[in-house]
Amino acid sequence: MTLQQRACGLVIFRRFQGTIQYLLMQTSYGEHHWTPPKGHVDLDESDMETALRETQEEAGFVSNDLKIFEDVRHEMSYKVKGKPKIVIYWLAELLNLDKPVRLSNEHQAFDWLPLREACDRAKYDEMRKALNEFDNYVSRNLS
Ligand SMILES: Nc1ncnc2c1ncn2[C@@H]1O[C@H](COP(=O)(O)OP(=O)(O)OP(=O)(O)OP(=O)(O)OC[C@H]2O[C@@H](n3cnc4c(N)ncnc43)[C@H](O)[C@@H]2O)[C@@H](O)[C@H]1O
Repeated sequence: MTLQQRACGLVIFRRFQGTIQYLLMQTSYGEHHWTPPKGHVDLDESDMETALRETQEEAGFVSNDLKIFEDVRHEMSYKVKGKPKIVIYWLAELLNLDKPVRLSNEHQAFDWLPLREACDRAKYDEMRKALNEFDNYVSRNLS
């Protein structure tokens, strides 16, 4: 049986000077790819607990800094070294705009980017699809 990896995270946006910007962070290892905060689900941890823990560890935001849209969720799957991986993201808004991003040693850079630039940076089709879906929700319901 092939064990499936499972990771969870938050696609975080902020309202900045009349625009919507998404947080992406660049890994300090491997291909140095850009992703929202996310990581592997630990034993005895719910998916949402993982998303919050990873967001705190990787970006420094706690749940009080954010509004989390628990009904707005995107699940994607891809293969890593031949093994299937599922990643679940929820949409979240940064409410505490004074709170700076605090990176861990897993990332070397971060950026707040409007949709088009975030899609260019994210590189993978599935991530672009997720960003577009979340952005549609923001445009329709939150702008
Ligand atoms: N190469 C490496 N060298 C040293 N340490 C490493 C390492 N890879 C992982 N680690 C260690 O693993 C830990 C990460 O653990 P966690 O922080 O818990 O987990 P993660 O974000 O899910 O890990 P990862 O970065 O591997 O996942 P992703 O799916 O984005 O990325 C996995 C692969 O999938 C690709 N990928 C990402 N998103 C994709 C998508 N949407 N579609 C297709 N491929 C995608 C990425 O380019 C990447 O190649 C770190 O502590 C780090 O030290």
